[in-house]
Amino acid sequence: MRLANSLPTHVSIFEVGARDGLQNEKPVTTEDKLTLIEQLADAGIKRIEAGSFVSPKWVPQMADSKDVFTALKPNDLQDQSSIRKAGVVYSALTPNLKGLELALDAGADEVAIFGAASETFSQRNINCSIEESIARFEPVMAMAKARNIPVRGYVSCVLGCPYEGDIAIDEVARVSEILYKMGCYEISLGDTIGVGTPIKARNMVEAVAKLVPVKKLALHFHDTYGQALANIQACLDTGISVIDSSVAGLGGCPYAKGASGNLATEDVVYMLHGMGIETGIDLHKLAKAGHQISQVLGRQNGSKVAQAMPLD
Ligand SMILES: CC(C)(COP(=O)([O-])OP(=O)([O-])OC[C@H]1O[C@@H](n2cnc3c(N)ncnc32)[C@H](O)[C@@H]1OP(=O)([O-])[O-])[C@@H](O)C(=O)NCCC(=O)NCCSC(=O)C[C@@](C)(O)CC(=O)[O-]
Repeated sequence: MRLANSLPTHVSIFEVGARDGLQNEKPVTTEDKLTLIEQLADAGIKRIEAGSFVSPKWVPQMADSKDVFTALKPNDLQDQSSIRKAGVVYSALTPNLKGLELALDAGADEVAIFGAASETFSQRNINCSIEESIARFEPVMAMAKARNIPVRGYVSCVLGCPYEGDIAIDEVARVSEILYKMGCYEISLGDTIGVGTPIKARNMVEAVAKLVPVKKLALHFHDTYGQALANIQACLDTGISVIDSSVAGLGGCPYAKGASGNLATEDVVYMLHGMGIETGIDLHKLAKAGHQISQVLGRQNGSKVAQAMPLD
């Protein structure tokens, strides 16, 4: 696969704050989640991960995902209560067939399966080996295909694992290729604990891009070590044009000790706009959404840009 070697003119932000973010914060009300999701859509974000259909015993913060998606269902003539915004895709995380069935019932537009390039992380996160997870994903893919539901694929620990340390790039590429060949329309490469550095990040993307078209890849970098923006910048001219991020830098991962939030959406949007790369996002509205949810959580806003920006 030949890499692009020029910067994209547009980057699509895949906002994960309401899922990856809030899954690792103290629980908030469904109403607060819906306010956040509405504000993110109003700020111009077109792809919003709104919840996750996993075991409520494992991740209680996502236990109300059914209610969240119900409020996002398209309006019908009787019911005008939906907060759905036209043109926005609302997606859900689904680890297995049960998760998919729940997500479909609740009306998710698309779903994501999530695997890992680390055996130990796979066990701790979804209670099975990498190979077992792939077997679990097969029926999920089959049912999603039958129902015309797009499936995204995550690969965790692409630049390091909280339990195993360094992870072989070949393993990252192998798992990514399997998920892609199973039918995932996009593979999101997760630096779950934010340990990556720019050259490593780029080498990893180049290795994966030999097996999965680079246009089908997304970057999902946590900012634990403050490297996420630098890592993204190092990968931007490979042809990648999708970046996952979390408003106000919310969250982390409950099965990755020390993982801070994803890169703050405000920070990456500010950087991209400054580089002349469009996102379609109103930074001012986005920062307001981030401030509001940070206030609800009683935590400091994790976006440096939002902290620096004057807001009325
Ligand atoms: C995958 C399982 C369910 C396996 O968990 P398990 O215990 O092996 O599953 P099981 O099939 O034996 O079922 C055990 C119980 O869970 C229930 N169950 C089973 N499936 C579901 C479901 N879908 N929804 C709701 N309930 C479910 C099932 O009904 C049963 O209930 P019980 O009989 O005990 O009352 C569990 O390990 C789990 O839920 N893990 C969640 C892990 C998680 O959400 N992690 C965070 C997201 S991943 C992430 O953040 C990384 C990412 C994506 O952002 C990228 C990156 O940054 O790297």
